[in-house]
Amino acid sequence: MAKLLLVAACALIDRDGRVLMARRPAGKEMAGLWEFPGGKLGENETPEEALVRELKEELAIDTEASCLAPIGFASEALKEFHLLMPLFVCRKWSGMPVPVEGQELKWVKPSALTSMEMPPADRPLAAQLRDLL
Ligand SMILES: Nc1nc2c([nH]c(=O)n2[C@@H]2O[C@H](COP(=O)(O)OP(=O)(O)OP(=O)(O)O)[C@@H](O)[C@H]2O)c(=O)[nH]1
Repeated sequence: MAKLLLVAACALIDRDGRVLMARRPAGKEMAGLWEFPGGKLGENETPEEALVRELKEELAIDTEASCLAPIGFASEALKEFHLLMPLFVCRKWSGMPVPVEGQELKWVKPSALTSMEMPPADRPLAAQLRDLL
């Protein structure tokens, strides 16, 4: 079996119930597709620790593990790895998300989530999120 790639992803939900999506920048694999903020787990990191770090690095916001609620996961064959990606929901953070890495950001109504261009792993998660919110 291909090696597992562990990635933690987060649906930030604002007061109006919209979800923050980020567009993968040019030059990265799957550039241009809309995804949930997050990233690969570092060595000895839990998914929650990785997300707290990634949200700070990518969006300059602060949150903590107790504000992250797991709602589902993706399991998807990629080119070289098999992706295993837990998705967390977060409604509580401090600061205003800004695109630190130059990525495009968009607050999206749950009903509009499934019509965005996303990596294949995200499609079932987007539908799940739309039904949940
Ligand atoms: N962050 C994130 N990654 C996703 C999603 N869906 C999905 O297939 N992936 C894949 O998961 C992997 C995560 O890579 P990443 O590039 O975001 O991770 P990173 O920032 O830690 O690493 P990097 O600095 O090496 O690019 C990529 O292969 C990416 O395409 C998603 O919704 N969010």
